[in-house]
Amino acid sequence: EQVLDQDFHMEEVINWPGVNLKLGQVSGLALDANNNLVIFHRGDHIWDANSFDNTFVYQQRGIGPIEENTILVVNPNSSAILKSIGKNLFFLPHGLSMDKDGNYWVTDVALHQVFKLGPQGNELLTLGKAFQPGSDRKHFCQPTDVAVDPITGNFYVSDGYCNSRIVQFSPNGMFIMQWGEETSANMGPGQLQIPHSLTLAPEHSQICVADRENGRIQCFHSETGRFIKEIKHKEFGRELFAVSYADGLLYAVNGKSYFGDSPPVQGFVMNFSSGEIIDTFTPVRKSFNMPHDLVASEDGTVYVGDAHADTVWKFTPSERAEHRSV
Ligand SMILES: O=C(N[C@@H](O)C(=O)O)c1ccccc1
Repeated sequence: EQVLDQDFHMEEVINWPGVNLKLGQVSGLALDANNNLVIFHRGDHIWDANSFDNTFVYQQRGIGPIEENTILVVNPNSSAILKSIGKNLFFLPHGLSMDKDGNYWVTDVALHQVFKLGPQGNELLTLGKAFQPGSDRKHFCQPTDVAVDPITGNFYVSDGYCNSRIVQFSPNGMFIMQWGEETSANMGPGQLQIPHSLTLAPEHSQICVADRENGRIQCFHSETGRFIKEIKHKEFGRELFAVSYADGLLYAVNGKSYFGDSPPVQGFVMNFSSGEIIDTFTPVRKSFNMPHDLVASEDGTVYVGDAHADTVWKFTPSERAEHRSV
C-alpha cells in the first residue's frame, strides 16, 4: 500500500525578485494589508565599527540622511515597485512594521528615534530625541524594532542595542510601561541582551522578542509584560536575530557562528505553542550572510532580508510528498 506522507518544507522561490531592487543593507521587512512586501534599507549608508563612538553617539551626521527612498513596497509576484518613500529622513534604518491602517512604523539607530509615517511617508509621530541616546521615557538607545497591537493600537519598541528593555506606548505615543533589565547581567527570564526584533501573536495576547545575544526568543504577555516562555534550541547557535509570527507558527533567523559553520546560519519554522522546530531553511543560490529580519504571511510565504548580502529572499512551503510503502 502506498502511503503519501506530506512533509512540510520551506523552499526558496528561485530567481525571485528577478529585478534589481537596488538595495543597500536590508534592515527591516514587513507585509502590508495586500500582502505586498515592504523593505526598509540603508541605501548608500553602512553601519560599521566607525558609525558610533563609545557613548553610542552617531559619528557620520556630516554625510547627511540617505537620499534614496528607504522604504520600498514591492508586488510579491511581479516584483514591481509599487511605492517608494522615505528619502532624506533616515541615517541608519533598522526596524519596520506596518499597522492595519497602512501606516509605516520604523526605527533609526543613528537618530535613536521611532517614527510613524502615513501611507505617503508623511511623519505622523516621532519619539526620542534626534541623535541623543538615553534610557528614560523620552530617549531610546539604538532602538531596534516596533510592533503595533492590531486590537488595542498600543505599540511596543524594542530598545535597543544599548538598552535592554521593551517599552509600551499608547496609540498617540504616551508612555505606558516598560519591562526588561537596564543592564542584563545574565540570562534570566526578562533579561535581554540586545532585544533585536519584535513580533506580536495577538490571538495569544503575547509579544515575542529576538533576545539576540542570548541566542533565544522570549515571549511576554502583551498587556502586562509578564514573562511567559523562552524558546531556545542548540540549532540557534550564539545569536538569534529576528522573529515573525503568523497563523500559529513562529519563524526566526539566527546569526553566523563565530567559528566554522556549526550550527549553520538558517531560517527556522516552529510551532508557536510547543516551541518545537518544524523545519529549517536556507537559500539555494547565494547563502545567508547576516539575515537581519524576516516576515511571514498567513499563507506561509516568508521573506528574509540580509544586512550584509543587501538581498531579500522569498520562501514558500512546499508539500514534499514522500512515497513510502507499508
Ligand atoms: O550588529 C551590528 N549591525 C547589525 O545588527 C545591523 O547592521 O543592523 C553591528 C554591531 C557592531 C558594529 C557594527 C554593526
